[in-house]
Amino acid sequence: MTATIIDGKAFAADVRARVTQKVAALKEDHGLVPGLAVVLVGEDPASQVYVRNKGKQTVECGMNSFEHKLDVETPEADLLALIDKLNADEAVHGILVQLPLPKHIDEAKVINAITPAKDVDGFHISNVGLLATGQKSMVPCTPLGCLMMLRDHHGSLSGLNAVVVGRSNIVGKPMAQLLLKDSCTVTIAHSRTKDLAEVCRGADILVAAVGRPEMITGDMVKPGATVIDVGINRIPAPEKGEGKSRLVGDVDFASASAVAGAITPVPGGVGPMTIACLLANTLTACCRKHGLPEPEGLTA
Ligand SMILES: Nc1nc2c(c(=O)[nH]1)N[C@@H](CN(C=O)c1ccc(C(=O)N[C@@H](CCC(=O)O)C(=O)O)cc1)CN2
Repeated sequence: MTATIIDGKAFAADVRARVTQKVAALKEDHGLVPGLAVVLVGEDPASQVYVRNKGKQTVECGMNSFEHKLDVETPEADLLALIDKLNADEAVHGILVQLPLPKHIDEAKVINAITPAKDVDGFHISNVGLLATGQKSMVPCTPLGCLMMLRDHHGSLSGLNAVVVGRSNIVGKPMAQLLLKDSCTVTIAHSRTKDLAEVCRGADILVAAVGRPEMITGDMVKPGATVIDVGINRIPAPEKGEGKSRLVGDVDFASASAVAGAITPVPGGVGPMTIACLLANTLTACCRKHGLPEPEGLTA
């Protein structure tokens, strides 16, 4: 069997086009322009690239982008003061603090300082609780992107066995909640799971979010299953030259794609959907703030 490749790059372009269309209509019909504030503390090279892309894509969709770049030594109190200011700013509908933060800053404290309605990352404890109880919330971008691709591929997810490998607060747990909400039978597996391969082989939908390069191999995949690879791991690639690296997921693509029915690649799978869903969440936050209908097909 050769798996269908789920093209996250193309899917993300389609999401951005739909966001752009809705943003134009918001402006035309209501004189509203959604605004996204992104806060970066420090100079982590990967974070700088992600923040630059977020700003660029926000503007391309017709929304306002507000970038705040802070020195790596910024005291926690200064960051909290900036968040207070953004919470009160009427032009800002979404606030995102790029992670990871420097060690001296308490991540949870910062995330929970964001007004829940502006928490377009869906990481605030209120949004976590709302999602866990099946209520309307802001939904974390990466799991939302996975859900959109799964719904598109399968139509209904009802009754399917889903295994999520990984229990992080930003991917594994919210992913499991979203699949449960769509009536999957959900198992969360992790590093201590007994006979992980056997558990994975029971999955119609297998989501790999462990952060270990190429850990999920073809023998762990049920024939015909849909495999969603959330991993982004940079590993040495001496074949490309000394000191060179390449990007791989948590799934061994070669062996898994020979067994799966459908699979997301890395790069070009889940990654691009993360930023597309951030734009969708910013639009949703703006619509909710103004009591307007939510953009169809762009929320959970
Ligand atoms: N506040 C947040 N911080 C972080 C999040 C997040 O959702 N909110 N997620 C990640 C980083 N991230 C967005 O911030 C992100 C990661 C990867 C991609 C992406 O498009 N990846 C490409 C490959 C890129 C490359 O070549 O390195 C792909 O998979 O095709 C987008 C966004 C951590 N921090």
